[in-house]
Amino acid sequence: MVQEQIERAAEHLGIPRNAVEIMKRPKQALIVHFPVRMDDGTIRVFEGYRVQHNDAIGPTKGGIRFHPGVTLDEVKALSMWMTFKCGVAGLPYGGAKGGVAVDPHSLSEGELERLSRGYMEAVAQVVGPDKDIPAPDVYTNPQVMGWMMDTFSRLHGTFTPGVITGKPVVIGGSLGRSDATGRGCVTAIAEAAKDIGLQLQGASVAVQGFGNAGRTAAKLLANLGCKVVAVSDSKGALYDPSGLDLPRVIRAKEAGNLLDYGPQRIDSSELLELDVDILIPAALEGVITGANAPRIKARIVAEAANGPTTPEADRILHDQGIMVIPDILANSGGVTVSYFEWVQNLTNDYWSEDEVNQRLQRAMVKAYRHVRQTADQHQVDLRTAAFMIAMQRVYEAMKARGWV
Ligand SMILES: NC(=O)C1=CN([C@@H]2O[C@H](COP(=O)(O)OP(=O)(O)OC[C@H]3O[C@@H](n4cnc5c(N)ncnc54)[C@H](OP(=O)(O)O)[C@@H]3O)[C@@H](O)[C@H]2O)C=CC1
Ligand SMILES: O=C(O)CCC(=O)C(=O)O
Repeated sequence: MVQEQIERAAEHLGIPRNAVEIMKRPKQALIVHFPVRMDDGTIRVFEGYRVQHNDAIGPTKGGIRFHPGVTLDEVKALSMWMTFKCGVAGLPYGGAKGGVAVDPHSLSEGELERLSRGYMEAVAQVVGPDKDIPAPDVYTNPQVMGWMMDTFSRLHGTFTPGVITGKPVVIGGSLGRSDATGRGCVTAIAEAAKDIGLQLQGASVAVQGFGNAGRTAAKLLANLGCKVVAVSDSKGALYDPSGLDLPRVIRAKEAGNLLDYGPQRIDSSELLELDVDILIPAALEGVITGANAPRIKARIVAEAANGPTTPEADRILHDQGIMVIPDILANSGGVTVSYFEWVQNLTNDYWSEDEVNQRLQRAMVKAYRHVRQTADQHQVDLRTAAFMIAMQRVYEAMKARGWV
């Protein structure tokens, strides 16, 4: 998918072929196997990855995923999207990603801690505040980041908060980081809504995935007057055309089961095809495909998740006049505030939540406007425009460094 997206943008850019070829592959991929002692005394050996795609612009950056479906190929693609996300957001970073194939929900707290520390120890040689800076992604959280920061700091004998972002605030995390992905996505949606003349007041919203990104986006859109009619998680989906009672949905989720909200359930696959104004895929890759894209009715698809739409689906949605805010723009609020966190760590100067949110808002509006303007100028969709901006920047950095 990401290689096809690169090729599509390259058609509109005057950059040399060798530069495109460099961008189509990650620079390096580390595969690690590390032992973790389980609570019953046995040792399990886990396979983990850290892939660094391109570091022309600066140190690489990107989250760590703990999910049973993680593969090396998935992490490679995610590392590539990170490079272009940082490029379109104008951050001084390249892209990376990490992952472990594990179901963290099957582990005890102690096992999760030993897994997190074991992974960090195994990849410590390739990460660092000036080298590669991890962060949270699917099924990892501030506590996991805290353990990893501690392991790295112990290995180096120096308190090193800048090695990882998304940490608990008390050890150098940034205020506003937890909400940043969803908040940035909502800012992008608000800009897109203005462009197509959609009133957010009363607009209907469906959100696939009710974790960090999806839940925050749902909450903030509800605050702006939207009607959140459907949400889902890995266990199922809720739908009420007159609007879900979001605080009650959140309470059900926090108590252990989203579906305990009530009888308003639908099949998970139906959520994407509901007649809503705004659809937010906020779970995993490849969920909007050639098969279901013709049935998608939303006016705006805002990709809080990475890679939810296949290139074939992209073409179909474009032909249907559906506006897709691409992942590398729509979810760039997370890495933008991660950058703010890293700056705060390196300078030891900590900002208020208001300051973080204001800077995020400005960054998102600027990135969105730049992408929109590029799309209009070249008559391309927003994804192609976002890739064009990012690839141009990466190319210029590679050229300035004498790589191409
Ligand atoms: N966290 C961040 O800062 C960023 C995240 N992203 C992207 O956003 C997406 C979500 O990440 P994030 O919110 O952090 O992850 P979380 O782990 O916080 O949440 C993931 C959510 O997705 C749900 N989910 C998993 N599988 C399915 C499925 N098949 N159908 C419906 N829902 C499902 C999970 O359900 P359950 O609760 O039942 O497990 C959970 O609610 C990913 O693509 C990630 O890469 C992008 C940029 C930054
Ligand atoms: O916050 C970060 O550094 C990266 C988050 C991430 O993994 C992503 O944007 O997909």
